Amino acid sequence: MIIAIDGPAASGKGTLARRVAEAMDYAYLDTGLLYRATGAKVLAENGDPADEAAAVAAAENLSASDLEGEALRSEEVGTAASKVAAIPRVREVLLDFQRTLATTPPGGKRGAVLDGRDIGTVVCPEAPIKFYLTASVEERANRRFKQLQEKNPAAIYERVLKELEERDARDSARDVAPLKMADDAIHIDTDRLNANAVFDAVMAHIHTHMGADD
Ligand SMILES: Nc1ncnc2c1ncn2[C@@H]1O[C@H](COP(=O)(O)OP(=O)(O)O)[C@@H](O)[C@H]1O
Ligand SMILES: Nc1ccn([C@@H]2O[C@H](COP(=O)(O)OP(=O)(O)O)[C@@H](O)[C@H]2O)c(=O)n1
Repeated sequence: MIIAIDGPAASGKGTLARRVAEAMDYAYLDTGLLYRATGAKVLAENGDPADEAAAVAAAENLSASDLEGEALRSEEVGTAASKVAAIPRVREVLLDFQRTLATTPPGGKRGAVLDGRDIGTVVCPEAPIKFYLTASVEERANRRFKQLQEKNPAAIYERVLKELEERDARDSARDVAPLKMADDAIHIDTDRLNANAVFDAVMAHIHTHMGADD
């Protein structure tokens, strides 16, 4: 069983996906981390994340240790991630790993939860359960700002808002696997729902779906 969770930056995908995976005892993959690690690797080598050769080499040489560390969570790395993510060959390189984890989850788990931008449309179009989370850009910037402020009191709301707007625009406008709701996804507007309410709504959908399958 594959559960796909997509949506724009800071819409609450990771928070939800982690909880759903735990509740279902499924594997969890934060696919954004693959793009963030690729972007961070290019930056670490003083390269340009928009440079195809540098980005592809970084994606091809990712190792497990590249996926660790709080530094990956910065907005600077988020911006680099969305630049490497617009390069078709980079997406191709990262696709196999995502599909393999989804279809043969590690640890003998019976299913997997993946979150990202194109899980329901490209990585796992066959997933029987798909969610698409949204919230206004101001609400998302507020969430991300609070998150960043916990680690860096000097974070600036206006800057976070601008970076999210630019990233949304880049992710939606790219030719390959743009941020887009799958036709068969369930849309959840989280503007006025806290994380618990989103989780409850999603679990109710999952139980209804799985009940229907029995
Ligand atoms: N429904 C919600 N309402 C308010 N805050 C939320 C909600 N869902 C998640 N958050 C908070 O918003 C921030 C961004 O959530 P996260 O799961 O990292 O988003 P994404 O994975 O989409 O970037 C986190 O600090 C998280 O605790
Ligand atoms: N499946 C995915 C996941 C992330 N990405 C890219 O990677 C960037 C970082 O993704 P993320 O999920 O970590 O970002 P946040 O939503 O956590 O801010 C996004 O802005 C996208 O450009 C993608 O293209 N496809």
